[in-house]
Amino acid sequence: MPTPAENYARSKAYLEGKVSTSPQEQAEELKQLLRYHEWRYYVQDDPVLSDFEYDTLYKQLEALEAADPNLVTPDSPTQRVGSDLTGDAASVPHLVPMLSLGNSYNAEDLAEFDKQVKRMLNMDEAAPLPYAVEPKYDGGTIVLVYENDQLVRAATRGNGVLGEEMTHNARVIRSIPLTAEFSKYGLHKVEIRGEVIIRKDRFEEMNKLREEAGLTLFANPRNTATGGLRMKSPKEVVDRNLEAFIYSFGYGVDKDGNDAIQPLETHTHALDVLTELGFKVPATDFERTRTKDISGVFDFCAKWEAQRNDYAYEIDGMVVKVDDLVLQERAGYTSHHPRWAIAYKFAAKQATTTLEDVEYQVGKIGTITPVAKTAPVQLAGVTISSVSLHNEDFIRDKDLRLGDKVLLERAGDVIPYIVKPLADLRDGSERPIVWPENCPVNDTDIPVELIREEGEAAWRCPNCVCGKQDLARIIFHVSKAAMDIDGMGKRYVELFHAKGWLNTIVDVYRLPYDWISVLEGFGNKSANNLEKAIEKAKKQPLWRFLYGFSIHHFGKKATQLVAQNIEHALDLADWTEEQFTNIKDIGPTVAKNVTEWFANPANVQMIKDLEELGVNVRATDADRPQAEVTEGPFVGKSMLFTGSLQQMSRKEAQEKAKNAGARIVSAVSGKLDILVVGEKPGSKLKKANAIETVTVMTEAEFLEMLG
Ligand SMILES: NC(=O)c1ccc[n+]([C@@H]2O[C@H](COP(=O)([O-])OP(=O)(O)OC[C@H]3O[C@@H](n4cnc5c(N)ncnc54)[C@H](O)[C@@H]3O)[C@@H](O)[C@H]2O)c1
Ligand SMILES: [Zn+2]
Repeated sequence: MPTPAENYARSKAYLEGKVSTSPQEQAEELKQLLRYHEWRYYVQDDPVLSDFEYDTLYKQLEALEAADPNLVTPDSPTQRVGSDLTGDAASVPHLVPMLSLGNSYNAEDLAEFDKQVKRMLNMDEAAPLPYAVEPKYDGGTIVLVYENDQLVRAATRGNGVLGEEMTHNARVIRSIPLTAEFSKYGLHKVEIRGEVIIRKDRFEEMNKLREEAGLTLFANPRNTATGGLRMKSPKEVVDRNLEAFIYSFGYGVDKDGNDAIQPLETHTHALDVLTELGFKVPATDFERTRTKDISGVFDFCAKWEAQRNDYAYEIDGMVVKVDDLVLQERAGYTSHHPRWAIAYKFAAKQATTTLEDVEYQVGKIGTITPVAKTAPVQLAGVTISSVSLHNEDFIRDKDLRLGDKVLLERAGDVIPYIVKPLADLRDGSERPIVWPENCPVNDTDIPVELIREEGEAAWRCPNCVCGKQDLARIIFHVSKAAMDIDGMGKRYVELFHAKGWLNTIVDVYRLPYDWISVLEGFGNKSANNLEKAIEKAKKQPLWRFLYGFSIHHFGKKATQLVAQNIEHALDLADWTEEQFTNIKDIGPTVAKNVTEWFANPANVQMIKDLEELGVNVRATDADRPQAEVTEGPFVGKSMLFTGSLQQMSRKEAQEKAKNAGARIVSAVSGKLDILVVGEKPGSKLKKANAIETVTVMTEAEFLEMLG
């Protein structure tokens, strides 16, 4: 028996196309590997490959079998459904086998599926064939049998033919009715199918409670649901807040044993019936749709992929089904999946790879951030090869080692992170990650010992001698958050630094534009634009100027509070710590850090140099607290402008509105009071018209009210 580490390494070798044994040997090995991954996935609930990787191996085996049918054996994973039978519960035969689904990943796959279905149905390729599309819930399958309108049995999918009986657990899931009036539709005995899942927010809440109680945490909503189905005591099932979405009939007969499903005509109608009978079913027009042909399917899938993170439940794709029930039966089944349905899989959110090395980055205040360098891996549509490790504690808490196989996750816009090392895949060659004592990015001969202040997670390089910290600070200085120099980001800073023009913050305001204009990729126009942006930034309010120095803990809020209380930046050179802490909300740490910073003559000189170069160092109107307007026609009203105004710019209009007491908001919602529309208003007007409480007025009416 290969070890877990060997199985993993061989699987990755197949995925990277690095296997060159004979087709026979490959088919044999792929069967063994797929069985191993099915066991980890279904029985252990601890997969080591992403679904995409598993599906890729599966397709490799399918291709080998298609090329040489002699390689097909009855026990091949392509010929049967992956089994989650554990042997812990009694197994019962399903009335109709419960199969898997074929899968697709893009519009071409869907078009190919449509073609194949039509071929099976002897249909013209150009003829429209309607499809039903709905979420592919990522939980555990449940198969319910009702007889005489009573729930009589519930089971898991098992191996597709036999399922594990769990009626007592299903009975306590509130969205599963114990009785349902199937008889109204002539249905005497039915088998219906669904997915047991748990809401993402409930899952988070449960884990929070478990953490407080010192219990081990659930890995993810899917495991929580599948594990919940198998609990010994229904009481524990109740605690898990499980829900069941029902997504189809598997079987249904009338009193005489005749099929009573096909008379329902379409899948869409069948789901409407289940809804009416009190089941929790994907909702029409929201969770599910019916398209007139395959062309609408991809758009609906893509829309759902884009919004999947906002949805209350975990879904790993969509399911596309031929809507006509008669055509479904005509298209038929393989031993593995129906030919009339296909899963459209979303890009995998999790993947595994090897942690090869750790590199370090230094931030603007000297914070050292370790970054894992990994073997490249596909994750949610992009190739990942480096992942932040945050700090030393993160590495220690997760017990990460060099050479470890690690599980990565990337959900939505969230940056990728390491969930855990796969400890059981270790083979002894892994090495510890040794945290550096001296600044690891420093490439000079002078070592700088790292410090870690009490209560802080990060180690810092307190006295940078290599200049890299200065660079991080310049990058922050020009960024949107601080001086907001339009068009100037990390790339320019690094480029100008490499040319020797930019070593300090002061250099930002004395760049050699003539030289920049002849740089590759620049030109007079872009050099000019840069100069304009920098000239404009020179007038930024004082708080931005102070914020742009990256003084430890002297954040946005604190710089704003301090700027309200001074005239000139250098006033702070004479301030005592007490003067700082006299300001409400300014604490002793900020007071200490800022006074120390101003005690350094080099910093005072820097401010003088910047003033010399024309950078604003004085408090501006924007630094003064805004007096609240208590009188005027719009006091207490929230307002929004849309379309192009004719008499004034939008900015002016907003100013006028604010001076008349209004609060400017950015979106149309139930909280909006007044929408002012100019020429060519777009969707905002439409939206506002749909909300009764929003008053819509023209530009002229707005001006009239201002008087
Ligand atoms: N990562 C791994 O190592 C690994 C191992 C084995 C299997 N897998 C994954 O599992 C898949 C095969 O698993 P499977 O056999 O459970 O099939 P599947 O997950 O591809 O599809 C079938 C299942 O989808 C569920 N489903 C959810 N919503 C549905 C809906 N609206 N309509 C119909 N069905 C719905 C059903 O419960 C059904 O059992 C593979 O494609 C692979 O991605 C991964
Ligand atoms: Zn350094």
